[in-house]
Amino acid sequence: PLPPKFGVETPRLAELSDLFDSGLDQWGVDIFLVDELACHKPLSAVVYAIFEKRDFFNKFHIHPAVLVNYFSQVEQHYKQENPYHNAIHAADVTQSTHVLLNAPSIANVFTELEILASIFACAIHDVNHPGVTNQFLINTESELAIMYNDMSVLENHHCAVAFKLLQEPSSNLFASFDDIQRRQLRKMVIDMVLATDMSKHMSLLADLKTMVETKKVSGGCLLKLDNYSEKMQIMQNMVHCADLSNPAKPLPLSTHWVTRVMEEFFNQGDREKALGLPVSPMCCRETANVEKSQVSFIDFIVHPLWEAWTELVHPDAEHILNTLEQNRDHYCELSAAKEAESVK
Ligand SMILES: COc1ccc(-c2ccn(CCC(=O)N3C[C@@H](C)O[C@H](C)C3)n2)cc1OC1CCCC1
Ligand SMILES: [Mg+2]
Ligand SMILES: [Zn+2]
Repeated sequence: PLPPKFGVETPRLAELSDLFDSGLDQWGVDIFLVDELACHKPLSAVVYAIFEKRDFFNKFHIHPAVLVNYFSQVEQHYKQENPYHNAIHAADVTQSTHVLLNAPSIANVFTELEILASIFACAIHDVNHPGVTNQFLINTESELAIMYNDMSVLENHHCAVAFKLLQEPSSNLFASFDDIQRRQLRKMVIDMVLATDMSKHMSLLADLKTMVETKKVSGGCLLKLDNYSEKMQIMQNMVHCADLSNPAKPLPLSTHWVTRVMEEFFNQGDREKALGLPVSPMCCRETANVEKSQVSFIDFIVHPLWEAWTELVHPDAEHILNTLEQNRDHYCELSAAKEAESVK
């Protein structure tokens, strides 16, 4: 028997269907509206819709009921109480990567298995996130930090939880895969999820810039990437771009994410204060300068990354970079206005 459409029981199925028809392939679809229409199962809905759009059910012999079983488990393991690191963020990163994969200039670069691995990695990349940073887990000598010896603690945990949930027979998405395919997919997913740790950012970006340089030299066409490590670098940067795409989305979405990430940071700051720990940067609700932090985050991290990605897939991501630059100017003006206000 087929599960409900998009794997969610919702009285607003027609509206959800219409939103996906017009918005699933669009940069800037209202993912918060998806969350509403899908009765707060945005991840199951988005993954189901992408699997259908990319014909993955047939290509990989996956039964819709098995997809629904697995991703409703995954969705339940995203903590709804997290203002930021919840299933809406996972749905957002997954849908964003789905759009990035459609860029014409990388149309024939990835195999179907690599595309499946990228979508899957995004969907599970923050599963069971506790709503605090790696540094907090390390500073409090948490069970997770002990388990993973302070190395990419969260990212290792997300991977382990996702693959453990796969072992449930009724959720075994990749049952029809042979051992080689299953091992390849597992390695690609681990490589991508571990690359979402901010501590990998600088080396990822350096690799991307090198690839853009060599692409320029080779007369502008993206090399038929033959070795695994070059292809994986692009896939890791693509997922990392999607994970850092909030400031590059239409302003109402971007500001909504800022509110949520600051709420999560302030909750952590409250806990650090209560524990007598030094409060992490940007985590003190009394002193944090929200707009200034966004401007710095964009100037030092997000813009350099998206500038490199935009060059790699030129001209397919120009509108994304433009939106990022407009949003940056908006936060800058807000920050200056606040500054002026405070000195009156
Ligand atoms: C909407 O704003 C943001 C959205 C996303 C991020 C961001 C940075 C790195 N990532 C990738 C995952 C990661 O490593 N972390 C660890 C830590 C930096 O907290 C992040 C939340 C997750 N994501 C940062 C954002 O703003 C900055 C944080 C407060 C003001 C400036
Ligand atoms: Mg993460
Ligand atoms: Zn994330």
